[in-house]
Order: sequence, then structure tokens, then C-alpha cells
Amino acid sequence: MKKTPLHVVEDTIARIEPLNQEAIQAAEDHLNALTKPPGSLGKLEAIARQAAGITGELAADLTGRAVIVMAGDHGVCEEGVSAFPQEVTPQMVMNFLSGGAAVNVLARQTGTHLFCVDIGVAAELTHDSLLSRKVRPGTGNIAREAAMSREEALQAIAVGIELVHELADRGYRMFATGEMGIGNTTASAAICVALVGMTADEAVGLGTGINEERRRHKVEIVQRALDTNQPSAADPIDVLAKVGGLEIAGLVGVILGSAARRRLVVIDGFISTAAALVAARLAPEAIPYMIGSHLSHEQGHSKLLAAVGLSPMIHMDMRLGEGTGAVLGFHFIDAALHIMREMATFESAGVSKG
Ligand SMILES: O=C(O)c1ccc[n+]([C@@H]2O[C@H](COP(=O)([O-])O)[C@@H](O)[C@H]2O)c1
Ligand SMILES: Cc1cc2nc[nH]c2cc1C
Repeated sequence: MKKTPLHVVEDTIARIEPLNQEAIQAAEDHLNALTKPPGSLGKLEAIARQAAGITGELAADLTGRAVIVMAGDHGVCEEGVSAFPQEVTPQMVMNFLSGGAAVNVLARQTGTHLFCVDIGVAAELTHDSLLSRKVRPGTGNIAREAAMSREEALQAIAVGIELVHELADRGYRMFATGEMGIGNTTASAAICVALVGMTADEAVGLGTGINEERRRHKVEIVQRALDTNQPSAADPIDVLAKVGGLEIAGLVGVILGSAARRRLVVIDGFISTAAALVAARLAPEAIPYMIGSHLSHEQGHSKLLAAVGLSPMIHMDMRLGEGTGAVLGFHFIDAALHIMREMATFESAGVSKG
């Protein structure tokens, strides 16, 4: 009998193990033997220790890597919360599939395969390379109703989990989260208010580029979404279902699945971090498998990252989504692994220790 989405989620969470402390210690000892003052490579050293703790290897081969771009639409777009119309979501999906989006370029540079998932686009899409896993065509307008049912939220999380299992079985060893969904900074801001306790004014940013007047309207819409739906802060699935998004739920699954399969998962910008927060609240043991990539220009991102316990590798003033910041982060993970493999030790190079 096929497992229910709830069982898939529960079994996945139950499978998440702590990192390998011996491997972390071995990485630390190796880093301290290399020709540099201890700790002087900063976050590169933290990345090397984390990768060791996840893989159990001193410098794992993480060349099999994928960015998973979850695409979904948002009913709240009818409230005028985005600078762009909803049809951009399916249009950009086709752009990902033909290789022309920013994330495609950055993925090619880092040897990353891109998988694009239609988990909730409000248009019919067909393409040979599209993973069609539509749970429903777009969410409800959260200013007036729930985004989706609890069952749909669980179904969408299970889509992400099952995709990671499939890709892990095919040899992928590291994942990046990506998303596309006009209106999804509104849903993500609502998650920040519900789960972090940020005010709507702190959580709402300019998204794709609205002006300050429209941002104030977006703040009111986020507040209305919370007043209407009354999500329970103690129940992350309730928050996701009432004010979240299908692509956000799919990424919660990608993150939980990565942790369960002992894969490093690199978290992109504001929307991906909202998914990371839901995953962290569902399963705090998943947090050590996550790496923050960049600090998005979206104003709520810094507090949101802190709420998950992540520290971004880079500050590039990006606010694109798609997985662009996460894939860029692969360069730094590669750098850390090269350091582990190639640097001389004090002993091998004949350099005196302090
Ligand atoms: O990743 C980010 O930090 C980020 C910040 C602002 C916007 N985005 C992208 O822009 C879209 C959402 O913006 P909006 O204004 O329609 O809510 C969605 O497709 C996201 O991928 C992404
Ligand atoms: C063009 C465009 C590309 C995007 N990629 C992610 N979000 C996006 C939003 C827009 C508007």
C-alpha cells in the first residue's frame, strides 16, 4: 500500500540522524595541521567541518549536485502585491526548461543539474523535462481564505521528499533550493510573522520591485492574511497550509529529504529560507544539514536566517530567487573541499608552528 503523505513526512523526520562527530573532529584536526593560523579560513573551515559531519568523509566528492526549482502560483496576486503579473510564473518555467534563466547560467558554471517542478502553477504546462507534480493550480488568496488544505500541504512536502529520494538514488550528493512564484514574498512574509513573531512591516519587502506605497499595501494584506487565517505558531504545517505556498511546501520536503538522506542542502534567498524555517520547526535535527548561501536584499531575510540559525556565506544584494544564490554558494563549498584536499601541512611543507 502506498504511504500517505503524512506517513512520508513522519518517516522522513524519524530518519534524520545527528552529524558524525568523529568526522567533524577529524576535519578540525586536519584543518589545524594545514599551513595557516588556526581558524584563519573562517567560514571555509566551518563548511569543511559541516561537509565532513554530513558525509563522514574528510573531503567528499560533491560533484553530483542538483538545484531543485519548485514553481507555484499565489491567489494573493489578485490583491496587487507584486510588480509582475502572475503569468510570469509559467513563462519563467519555460525559460528554465530552455536554459535561459539566470539560475541556468549559474548552474552550468558549477556543473549543477537543474530540475524544475510544477508543484502548483496556475496554468497547464507540458515539456519533456518538466517534472509535473501539480498538487493544485495555485493557492487560495490568503487575504480571504487558506492557501491550501492541510492535506495538500502534506502532499506538497511529500513531493519534495520523494524527488530527493529519487535523485539521491541516482547519485546526487548535494542540493540547492530554488523557487519561482509571483506573489511568494507575500506568503513568505506571512510565514515570518506567524513563526518568527516579526511584525508585518518588518517582514514585508519590495519583492520583485514594488514602490514604498505598494509595500505598505502589501503589509496590510499580510496582516489581513494572518487575521483571517489565524495560523497556529505551534503547528508549522498549519502555518504553511494557511498562509504559505505550494513551492514553499515542496522545498520543505526537499530540505527534510536532504537531511534524511545525509545530503548537504544549500538554502537560497527569502522564500527558500521561509521553507527552511518550517522544516527547522518540524525537525530541528535537519538544521545541521542546511547551509545558508546569501543574504537577500529582501528586508526580512536577515531576521529570518537568524531564526533558522543560518549565517549566509555571501552578501551580493541579490533578490532573484530561482536558486541563484544557493548555486553561487556551491563555489564556496568547492573552495572549502579543495582546501581540505590540496593544502600542504606544516609538516609536509616544513613550516614552523606558532
Ligand atoms: O530569493 C529572494 O530573496 C527573492 C526576493 C524577491 C523576489 N524573489 C523572486 O520574485 C518572485 C516573488 O516576488 P513577488 O514580488 O512577486 O512576491 C519569486 O519568483 C521569487 O523567486 C526572490
Ligand atoms: C522575470 C522574473 C524572473 C524571476 N525569477 C524568479 N522570480 C522572478 C520574477 C520575475 C519577474
